[in-house]
Amino acid sequence: MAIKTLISEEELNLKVKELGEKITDHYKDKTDEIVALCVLKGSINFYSDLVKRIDMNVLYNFIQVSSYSGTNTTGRIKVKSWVEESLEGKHVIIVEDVVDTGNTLKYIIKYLERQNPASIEIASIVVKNVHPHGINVKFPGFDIGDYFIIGYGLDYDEKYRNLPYIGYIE
Ligand SMILES: O=P(O)(O)OC[C@H]1O[C@H](OP(=O)(O)OP(=O)(O)O)[C@H](O)[C@@H]1O
Ligand SMILES: Nc1nc2[nH]cnc2c(=O)[nH]1
Repeated sequence: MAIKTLISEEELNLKVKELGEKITDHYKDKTDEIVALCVLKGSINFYSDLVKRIDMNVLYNFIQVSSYSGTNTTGRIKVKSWVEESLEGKHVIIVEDVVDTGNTLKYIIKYLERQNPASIEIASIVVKNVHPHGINVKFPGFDIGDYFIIGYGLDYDEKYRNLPYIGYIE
């Protein structure tokens, strides 16, 4: 089984820096503090790199949801942990590793909205071609085709998350 590189570590570093600058620009006239919501497990690496590139107060928050088995979505979102602090009046940015069918984000947004945040935006290091459910990824990293990707937090049956680049299995 060969792993091919799709996005190198250098490309990831450059993009994360660029996204951090765009996010800082977007919020700087609106607020001096945002909540960055890490969607575990896949977003851990992107999250940890991105927050260091945002030049304002960033409050950390984490949720864990999952729906994939192997390379396929089960279509059912399992919530393993959810936000405990109040998000009322906060500017929330959801940090994702990949938007694919959009099911995960649709679910997360629906429940976050009930907590009355001031705004909800999305940053995702990878976005696949299709954008169902009308989800608008305001801060997209790389737009890729129909690959099942691994590395930089992304797994195949829980393996390969610690690769420093994004690849696919040939
Ligand atoms: O747009 P979608 O089709 O919903 O896919 C995107 C979601 O799938 C992956 O999570 P996964 O369920 O594999 O859990 P994990 O992050 O713990 O690996 C990924 O981290 C996203 O959260
Ligand atoms: N690891 C991984 N998880 C996903 N979840 C949705 N799409 C993907 C993908 O391409 N790779």
